Amino acid sequence: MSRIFRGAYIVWIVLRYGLDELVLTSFQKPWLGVLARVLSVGRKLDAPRGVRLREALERLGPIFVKFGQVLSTRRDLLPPDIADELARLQDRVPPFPSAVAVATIERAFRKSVSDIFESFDHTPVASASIAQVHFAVLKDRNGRLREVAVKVLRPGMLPAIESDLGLMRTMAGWVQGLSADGKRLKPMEVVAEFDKYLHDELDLVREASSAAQLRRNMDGLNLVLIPEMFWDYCATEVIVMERMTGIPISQTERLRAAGVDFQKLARDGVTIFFTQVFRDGFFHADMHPGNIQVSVEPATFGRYISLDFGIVGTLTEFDKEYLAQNFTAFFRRDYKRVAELHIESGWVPANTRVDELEAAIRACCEPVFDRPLKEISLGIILMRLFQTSRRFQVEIQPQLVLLQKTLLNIEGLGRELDPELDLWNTAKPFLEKWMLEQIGPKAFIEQLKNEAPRYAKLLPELPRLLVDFLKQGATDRGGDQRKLLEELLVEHRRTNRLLHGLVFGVIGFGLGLLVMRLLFLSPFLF
Ligand SMILES: Nc1ncnc2c1ncn2[C@@H]1O[C@H](COP(=O)(O)OP(=O)(O)OP(=O)(O)O)[C@@H](O)[C@H]1O
Repeated sequence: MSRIFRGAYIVWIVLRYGLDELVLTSFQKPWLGVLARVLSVGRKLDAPRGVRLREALERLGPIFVKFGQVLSTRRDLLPPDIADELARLQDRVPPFPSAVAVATIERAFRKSVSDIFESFDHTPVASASIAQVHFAVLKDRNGRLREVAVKVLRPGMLPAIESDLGLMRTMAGWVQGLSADGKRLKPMEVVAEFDKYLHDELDLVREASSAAQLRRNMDGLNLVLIPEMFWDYCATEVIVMERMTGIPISQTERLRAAGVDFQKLARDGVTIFFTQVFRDGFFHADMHPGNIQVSVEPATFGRYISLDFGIVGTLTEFDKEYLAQNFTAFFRRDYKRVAELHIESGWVPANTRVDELEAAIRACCEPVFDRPLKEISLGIILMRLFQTSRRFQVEIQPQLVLLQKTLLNIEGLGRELDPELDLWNTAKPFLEKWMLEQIGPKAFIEQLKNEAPRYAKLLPELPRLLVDFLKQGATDRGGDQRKLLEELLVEHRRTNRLLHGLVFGVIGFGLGLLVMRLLFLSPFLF
């Protein structure tokens, strides 16, 4: 019953804020348009459509607010005015009672809070729609006292989310079925994506694992601090992590007073991001200023502190190559190459005409170059590429959309800290280094290392396989034999390549040494 009321309330809000006109500009069934107008007499349509959408989502509650926030990143689907307005959605909500947080912690670890913590601060430091954070002092495994932050899921989220998601799916079905325009917005896909996103956010162990992975990846860089997770006290609904102390990045006056070097900070931000993207293919994708602080402790002075690992992006080798090649082709203004790359990678249908795609990309991107190189936004370039691709029926991968959103955040942050930041020149060495690693000797050695166990196992077996094959050949001349022969040939070629590689590698290495020696000796020889 409550589901029916909630559904009716949502429909009323949709009509009240004139959202039907926003999504369904062309009703396929005219009577529906008339009904919508009758039901929503007296509605106010004077505010811009983006504002109306944002206000409606705020009235529908935290899950819809989250939906709007996630949707705001889909700039490949939404017009810019709506995406900008949705990006302004804030999901600060009143905290839930600390007694509820305590009960959740005790249920998760079957221990009383006083057994786990030396002290527990009942006033939360922050409270959002999904979780709330309390500070505490933990007695760790070795009996040491550690200052920690305890993140606790808001109770009753799962049923509320399931119910609202069910209604969203129903509405998405209506939009898709009732309007020709609605289909273009792919409502069912968008809701399915949101469904996955929310369920991921509801498992805090996922978040803790992502934090641990990022912490490991960033270890040698010495530019960013990531809290340690206390695994004995990490469960789906509660995680306990090292408490970080820093100055929020938004408090620039305090940072300046503490003597933080803003230019370095801006450069470091770009370095961290590009390392995560191009070296690790694993990046923090929720880089809003609320999640970033700067350490002013003497031992780690000026390093970033990264928080909230609910959203991370992963990139495949293919994604990385796509990005690196597109960026470099773009900066050479080689739009033909950008178009070819899209066709080669199968992103656009194979029968797409290169010249047409090239012209569309040029029209989209050329205006961006009407400014000094250092002012060009990589995030906007990527967004424009996505927009162009959409016209050519390209499915934009969610991880690339996430990356584009993060890139915009990083650029915004970097330019705020240092208006002179030359993003492209800071990022270029990463792309060049990465490209070199893909084709250079290091890549060859890596490939060799990966394949070695396979050959170590296979090589001793080859003579037996050949004998088996010859024996079988005498009695059986069927299709299996050809298959076996083909497999053997493939293996043989691979082995040959490997051996050739090894031989050339050794010769190359020897020659390299010789050249180095000559170079080293040359000042003495001539
Ligand atoms: N390890 C920590 N050390 C110190 N403070 C922390 C830590 N983790 C979280 N906080 C504080 O709690 C706030 C909220 O944490 P977090 O962003 O992880 O929660 P959230 O519920 O995902 O919030 P949102 O979705 O709004 O970003 C942070 O902005 C920070 O002030």
